[in-house]
Amino acid sequence: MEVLTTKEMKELDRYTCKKKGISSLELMEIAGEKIYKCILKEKEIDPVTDKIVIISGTGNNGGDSLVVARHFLEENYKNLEIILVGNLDHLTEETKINLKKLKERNARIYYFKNYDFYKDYEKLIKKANIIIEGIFGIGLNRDVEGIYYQAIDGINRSEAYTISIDIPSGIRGDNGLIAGIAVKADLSIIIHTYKVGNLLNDAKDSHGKCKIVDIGILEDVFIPKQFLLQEKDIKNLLKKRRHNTHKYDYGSVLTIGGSIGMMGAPFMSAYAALRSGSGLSSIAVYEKYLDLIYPIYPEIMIRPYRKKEEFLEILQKKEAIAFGPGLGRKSDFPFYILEHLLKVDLPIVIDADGLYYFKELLNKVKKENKIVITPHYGEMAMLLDTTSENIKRDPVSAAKEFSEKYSIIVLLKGTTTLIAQQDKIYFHSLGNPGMATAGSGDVLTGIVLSLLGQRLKPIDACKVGVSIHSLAGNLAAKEMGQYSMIATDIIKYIPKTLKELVK
Ligand SMILES: NC(=O)C1=CN([C@@H]2O[C@H](COP(=O)(O)OP(=O)(O)OC[C@H]3O[C@@H](n4cnc5c(N)ncnc54)[C@H](O)[C@@H]3O)[C@@H](O)[C@H]2O)[C@@H](O)CC1
Ligand SMILES: [K+]
Repeated sequence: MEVLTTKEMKELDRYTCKKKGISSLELMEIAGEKIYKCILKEKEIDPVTDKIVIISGTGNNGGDSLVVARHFLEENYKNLEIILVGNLDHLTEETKINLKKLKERNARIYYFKNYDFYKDYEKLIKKANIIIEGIFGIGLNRDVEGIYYQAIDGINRSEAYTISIDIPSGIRGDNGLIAGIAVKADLSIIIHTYKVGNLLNDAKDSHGKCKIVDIGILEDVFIPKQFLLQEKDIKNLLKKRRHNTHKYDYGSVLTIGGSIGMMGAPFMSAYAALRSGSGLSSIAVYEKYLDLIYPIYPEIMIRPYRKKEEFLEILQKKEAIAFGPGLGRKSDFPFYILEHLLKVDLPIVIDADGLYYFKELLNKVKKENKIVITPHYGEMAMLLDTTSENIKRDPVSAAKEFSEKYSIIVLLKGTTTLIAQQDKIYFHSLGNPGMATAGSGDVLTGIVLSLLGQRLKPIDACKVGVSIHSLAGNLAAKEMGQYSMIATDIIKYIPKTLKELVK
């Protein structure tokens, strides 16, 4: 499924109208009807006892909600009030026409033009048990203030079941950030497909359940570049095992990491790799730190090194490398290791402190798409010499531009994780907040490492890797709860996840 920018959505609206020979008013009519039907499918609403308030803005999102209002009216829903928020001079043509149609049907319409109306607004909202809001859609382009703020605040104070049209008002369509305040919806009815802002940052906490409605948007000349990953996209990438195989067929992988106080990280990576199917999994650790290792998992080989020759010896027969878990930043030796790794033809996933070393060696990066980096927003900011706030504002461009510039794959971890391979972006949105726990990233690194070692294409290793990680995380959350689950619990559920995926 593709994910659109707000600009692309608007262009597709225009293109569809032109190609089908319909006006944008007619498109709005279709949208309104589809949204109305979707609402009734998702929520039982009684025409006599339920009290509906529809809150509209002056843009086309408001227009959509006014069409919805007309359908309710025509189907004899008795308790229906409409509140129009904003300056009537700003009504779009389509919205103006739909307002007129409602007036002709004697709808009960109220106007929230200034603060004086707030008391009445509160009263109207208090009575409602269903709110449908179309204050702002993907046209929101600045912070929400004044009466708009009050309108949204009122909705959030109410206990009514709240339905947002296209996107909860106050969520930015281009990055999912709250513009001062945003509606907390129970149900969001998204038109055509996900826009970027439906997926990133604060979006998930505001949308409630998401439903998509098809309004017949044409995409025949559109080449999508952004996709939402779904389970079906990764299912066929993992093959059933053949009988006539041995452990080296599933890859011997190596995690390079560990330092004082951070020995657990490489273990989690190496163990997650084994649980994800690697034939052999080793940890290379600087000899100085060898005493710190307590070999928790007997299946994992621990290979100490002191100098470059010893390290090169460890590299023999390895299929893929993870560089960084628990590595620390105190020594210069990792520079030499990474410099070498960037020259050899092995896929590599770089995470955590490994990214610090990687930044210094960016000018040496030549391996076309064989390097995967897995930063969170803070690490992405470090790589780009900017702030996490800036990354939040436009994570898609950050990942895309970095990937394009260095021909590497950027797996940018967040509430929705982005995987960028040059100008193609995959959104992955399946995990849960319980996965925000120490070591969770090391587990992801280990899973991706394992898949690289099993010779999946690096981009596929990322797609499958984030999916295994979140599905296992979801099982862990189900069993232990989001508060209590820890990173090793995610590893514990990798087997069950893989059993489901490889059937
Ligand atoms: N052809 C159509 O009529 C279609 C319309 N659609 C709907 O149209 C929406 C987009 O419509 P618009 O582009 O009119 O935009 P919106 O309805 O999202 O509203 C934007 C309006 O509010 C103003 N505004 C933006 N931020 C503000 C702020 N913080 N405070 C006060 N005012 C602010 C803008 O200047 C503009 O007038 C979509 O989300 C969707 O719901 C879709 O249904 C597709 C078809
Ligand atoms: K809305």
